[in-house]
Amino acid sequence: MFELRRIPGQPELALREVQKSKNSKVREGLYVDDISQGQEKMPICAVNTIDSEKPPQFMYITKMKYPSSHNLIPLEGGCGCTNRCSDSEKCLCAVKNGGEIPFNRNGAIVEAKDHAIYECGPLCKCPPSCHNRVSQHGIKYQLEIFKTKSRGWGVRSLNSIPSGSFICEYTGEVLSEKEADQRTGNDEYLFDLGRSKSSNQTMGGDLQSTSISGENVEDEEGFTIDALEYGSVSRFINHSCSPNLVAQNVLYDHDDKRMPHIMLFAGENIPPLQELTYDYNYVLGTVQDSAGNIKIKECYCGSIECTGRMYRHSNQGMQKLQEPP
Ligand SMILES: C[S@@+](CC[C@H](N)C(=O)[O-])C[C@H]1O[C@@H](n2cnc3c(N)ncnc32)[C@H](O)[C@@H]1O
Repeated sequence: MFELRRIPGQPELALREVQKSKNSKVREGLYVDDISQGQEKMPICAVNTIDSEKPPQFMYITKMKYPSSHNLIPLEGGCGCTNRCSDSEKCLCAVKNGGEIPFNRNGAIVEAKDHAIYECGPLCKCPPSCHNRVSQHGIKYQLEIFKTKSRGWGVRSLNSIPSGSFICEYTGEVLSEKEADQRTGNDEYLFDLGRSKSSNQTMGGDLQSTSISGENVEDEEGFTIDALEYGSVSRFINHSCSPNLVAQNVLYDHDDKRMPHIMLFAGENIPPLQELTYDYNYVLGTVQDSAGNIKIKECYCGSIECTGRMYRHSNQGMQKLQEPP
């Protein structure tokens, strides 16, 4: 005989909620049928069974909004493969990725990298079905936003998600460091990029000086994505101290390493209705509130590994990706 027991801190699945809805024609707590208003390949609904709050208003965008004052560095060329880039020794994009395609045949990322990975782009000869074009194709799991008890809105999937699968892009307005600083007090949707490693990115936190693809970009200006006014479903993904997603820098449609795409991938197999989370990696002591005080924020992720704070010392690392299938 086996007995199923909930591990302390293990999140409740919303199965009962969904099963109840299956028996009725109307989904319980459904507020909005599609927050993307047709912009994503599948509708993303908003569900609230906690209170009467409606999802906040913002402009839904599936593509990044780049600053008009900065010209993106354009691509110089692409690969000449016509065979879906299956020969990684000949494919120029695979060579840029250290001689391998970073995705397996199921489209799962094999390993999250510290530096940006290169997908094939508009100048490549390969077809859209190429193995090295994954995150550029957009959402493929049925995501929804839902109201949580203590963390505002969150995101979950109605489908089960295999480890390594692409989930969504963190889209928003790209701001210079200076512009981002001016948004102090309104920094809940900021995601710093450019000078940060993929596995060391910060949300609303400090930029780490590092080397991307072997180039030292320490002295270059850093950029931040702000998803407060313009964003996608990703802006609702909460922080967890035991996250199930990882963020990966990806380049494919331009060659500007200061402004890579931030693509979120499953870090483990995720059952349906489990909240999707990643580690914001906020760095303690680097974010100030509008009064200039060091920002301290309590974490309510509920994980047994929860540190209780959303800001912590920069040497506390992020989780590794589980072996994709
Ligand atoms: C990018 S937003 C995430 C979506 C947000 N929950 C909402 O309703 O729009 C980040 C904000 O969500 C809340 N949040 C995210 N993760 C949290 C956590 N683990 N504990 C407490 N609050 C959290 C905090 O207010 C944080 O500043």
